[in-house]
Amino acid sequence: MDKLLIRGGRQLQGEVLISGAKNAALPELCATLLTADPVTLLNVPRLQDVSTMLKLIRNMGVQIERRDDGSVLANAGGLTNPEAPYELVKTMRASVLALGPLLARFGEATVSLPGGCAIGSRPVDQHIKGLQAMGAEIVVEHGYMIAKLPKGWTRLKGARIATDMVTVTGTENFLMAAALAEGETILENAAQEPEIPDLAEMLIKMGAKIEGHGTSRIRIQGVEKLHGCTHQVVADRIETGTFLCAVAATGGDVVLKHGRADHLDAVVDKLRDAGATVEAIDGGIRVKSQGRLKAQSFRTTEYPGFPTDMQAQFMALNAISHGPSKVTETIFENRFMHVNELVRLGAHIQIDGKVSVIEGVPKLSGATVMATDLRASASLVIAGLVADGETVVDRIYHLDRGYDQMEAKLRGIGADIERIK
Ligand SMILES: CC(=O)N[C@H]1[C@@H](OP(=O)(O)OP(=O)(O)OC[C@H]2O[C@@H](n3ccc(=O)[nH]c3=O)[C@H](O)[C@@H]2O)O[C@H](CO)[C@@H](O)[C@@H]1O
Ligand SMILES: C=C(OP(=O)(O)O)C(=O)O
Repeated sequence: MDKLLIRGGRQLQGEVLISGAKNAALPELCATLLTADPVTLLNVPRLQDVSTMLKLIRNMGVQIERRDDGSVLANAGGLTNPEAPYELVKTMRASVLALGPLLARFGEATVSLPGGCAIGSRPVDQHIKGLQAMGAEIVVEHGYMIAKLPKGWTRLKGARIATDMVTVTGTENFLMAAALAEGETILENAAQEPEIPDLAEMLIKMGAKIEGHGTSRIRIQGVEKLHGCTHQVVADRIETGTFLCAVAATGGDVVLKHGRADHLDAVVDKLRDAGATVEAIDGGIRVKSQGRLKAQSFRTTEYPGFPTDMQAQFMALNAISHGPSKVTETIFENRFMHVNELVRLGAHIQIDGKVSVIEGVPKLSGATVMATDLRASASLVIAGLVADGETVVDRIYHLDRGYDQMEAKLRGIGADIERIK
């Protein structure tokens, strides 16, 4: 199992190229299932979840060409097997995004229930309820969601869907299903994360009629058929935020090319309050930081609030900043798995239910720590970059699931980090 060996204490300087967003590329690869025409996605990140998604749709009969320039050409014209088996779904929850498009285009889908994961139970009841409101008949049997249209129907029917909570992949499933449904669908309480408007813009290029994406109320007028398109995946705001926190923690001066400050307002505000300089520049973001920053309290919420996917990385920064801070996780019930590992590196953190109480310490000391989930891994890497001596981060397959060559990018800006096979 691969590990990362980090020798801490180096400032970061230079330029990093931010990749396309994992959480936009995954639904957009599923959106290629909506048409028999070829679709080209540009700026697709090279990470494990994307490879898993490509395997999943290839297994359905989609022709895939992955090119060295980061583009993926997908042709679902010959799709014969509208199924997402457990073996693939169990390694990537985002496989549930196949449900909406398969049902919309083929009138049937069999998708394994994703099950829980390290950060929480993560049910898909809202996905099922929303698609049922559009007329789908869905039974859950032997661990699979088996979905089909009622007898005599050829398309889903538009509906008003008001979810119990804001759900990102739920909103994406409904958008894709509604694009090919008969009549109008209105999504109330829709997620507004930048990956949603990015998906909506891709669907519009394919011929979909969508309004209101990027707000909490999206209207979709279904069309009979969608066609091919070329679409560039939006820059990864969580990768961007991770590098911002890394530079804020180590000190230095780094340009994040293609990074979008306008997709990270809540994180950027906190970094500025902490004392880092973060400026939007032409084609990216520049971050500068010197000395110990001031710890910042925050609570995670839906976009445009502070993203849960940035909680662990910012907590690593708080751990070595001046003063006390409180971090409240409101989205997932078990997303503090990094805390005990940060404590092993010398951090002072106590968990009280949904709140972590952190007392900043002047330094951390390197040790062997274990990654437990994707963003927890990133927080341990940040901690390792500032800790005295050597830190080994074990189980980095979690990190590889969602970051495109993180250690090579960090090495490129001066970090002493290597992968041990
Ligand atoms: C591939 C992808 O884009 N993943 C992101 C997506 O996950 P994902 O789309 O799975 O997360 P959701 O937005 O759906 O989850 C939000 C909350 O709603 C709950 N819920 C959701 C659906 C449902 O049917 N029932 C239910 O109870 C979840 O358990 C969670 O507590 O948004 C999360 C919240 O920003 C991010 O952390 C993930 O990185
Ligand atoms: C939790 C995440 O992803 P997923 O929903 O794919 O598990 C994440 O990207 O931080």
